[in-house]
Amino acid sequence: MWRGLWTLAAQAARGPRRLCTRRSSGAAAPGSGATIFALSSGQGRCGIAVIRTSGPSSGHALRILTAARDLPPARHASLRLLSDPRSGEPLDRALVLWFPGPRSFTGEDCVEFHVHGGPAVVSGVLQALGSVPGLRPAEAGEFTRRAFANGKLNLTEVEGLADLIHAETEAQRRQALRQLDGELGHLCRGWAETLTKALAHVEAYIDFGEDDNLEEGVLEQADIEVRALEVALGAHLRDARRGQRLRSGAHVVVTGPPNAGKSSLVNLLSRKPVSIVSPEPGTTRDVLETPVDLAGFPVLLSDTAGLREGVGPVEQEGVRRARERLEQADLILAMLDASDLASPSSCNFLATVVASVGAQSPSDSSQRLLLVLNKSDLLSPEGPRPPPDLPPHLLLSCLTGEGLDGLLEALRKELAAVCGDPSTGSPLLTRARHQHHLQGCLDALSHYKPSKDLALAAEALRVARGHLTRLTGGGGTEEILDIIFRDFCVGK
Ligand SMILES: Nc1nc2c(ncn2[C@@H]2O[C@H](COP(=O)(O)OP(=O)(O)OP(=O)(O)O)[C@@H](O)[C@H]2O)c(=O)[nH]1
Ligand SMILES: [K+]
Ligand SMILES: [Mg+2]
Repeated sequence: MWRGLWTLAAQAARGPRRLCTRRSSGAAAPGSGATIFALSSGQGRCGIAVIRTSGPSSGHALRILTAARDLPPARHASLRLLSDPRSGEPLDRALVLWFPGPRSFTGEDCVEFHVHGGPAVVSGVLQALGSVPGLRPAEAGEFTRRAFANGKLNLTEVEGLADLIHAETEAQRRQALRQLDGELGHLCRGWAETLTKALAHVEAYIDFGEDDNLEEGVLEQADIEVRALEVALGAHLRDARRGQRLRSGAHVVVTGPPNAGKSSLVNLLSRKPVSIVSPEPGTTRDVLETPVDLAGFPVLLSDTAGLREGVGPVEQEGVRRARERLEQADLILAMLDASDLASPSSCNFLATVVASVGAQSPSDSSQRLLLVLNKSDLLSPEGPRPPPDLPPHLLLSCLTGEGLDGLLEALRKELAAVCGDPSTGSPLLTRARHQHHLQGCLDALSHYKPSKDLALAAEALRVARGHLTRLTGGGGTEEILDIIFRDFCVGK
């Protein structure tokens, strides 16, 4: 294991290979007393690379690599010559930072080496650190796990940090930052406090209910607070799918009759030739999906076969797959050829797909649809106008790019509705785990009936509160920790 990790760290230092590979085992439980080290910045050639250590031998390692008797002043950048402790060979002139615990990211003694980003320098420093007794390469997520164990981060903050590291779009980054700031954790602690108070009231009533010296209305007050909490939890759960979409990407499906220009649009939005474009109707058969950043939102964009009946078996299968994918869409980009609106395939598409989505009652779970009339460049000013009963639509030309800005703006609005806007409103529940515990809490509260049985009501409050404390990691079982820390990169 030790060797394997070391090879991985050294490999990452040498080349642009991804170090962020997810591992089968999570980070080792802290408290082993070992000092860990890893490359913490991105891989590949870069101006500056940051190598971190954490643990009791950090100061010793810093002294050995800088061949100095004294440590540099705490939390100040100092320029030092680093050399290999075995050969004395100079490695790099680097900025070093000394963070004595507990005022450090992990709470332990930490050192940061800001070295020149060449692969040879990075691997030289990593190897030099590996030769210092008591130091070993960090496992995935081990820095963060130590920070968690030392009370520097709570569990939702850890998840926020993991998302921040993996955030690929602006909206994802904003949401991860908010979660890292502890907003969700803060909210859950507030809710848990409400339950603790209600529990105290119910228990007081069980113990002293018969006595006169208990305040009036103790049970009623608990009841009011629990019911208010139920309402708040319900509202948050309704938001849950939006937060998860923001984390894993909204499903946007391009559909329409053959030759409308669906594949042209997919290539335009993804800025790469994902799909074959040709004048032949029925070109696209399989569902082709590509992850894209649309107006700052993470999207899984699907190109599909043109919808029509009575074609060969292969295209029919394509149409079946297209319809299946359409059902999973969060947002449908319905596309028609603007110069061909009167054709049977256009009319049929408007009467079936567009009309049926438009007929859904607007709710959080319903699909959204944008109608796009493509090939606007083919419309002549004297030509026929679009029929007046056409639903709201956007004009576009994939050929000239006209109308693309308007489409992107419309997409931004739709996606904000689908994913939720992370910069406003209540913090979104970004993981199934959050949803599970909030639902568990709500389910437990449905058994809270103090008028029937006080002991059972108290137990319901305890179970409900347990879910909230587990959400922020208070009830921290090793199992949850393993799952969460496994998703981290080495060096985080
Ligand atoms: N004039 C004009 N032609 C376009 C435009 N967009 C696409 N086309 C052309 O329309 C034809 C069909 O485009 P595709 O993108 O293959 O259409 P599709 O909807 O994916 O077609 P199928 O996969 O066969 O259903 C191609 O010859 C494109 O070059 C446009 O805005 N204006
Ligand atoms: K085509
Ligand atoms: Mg196509």
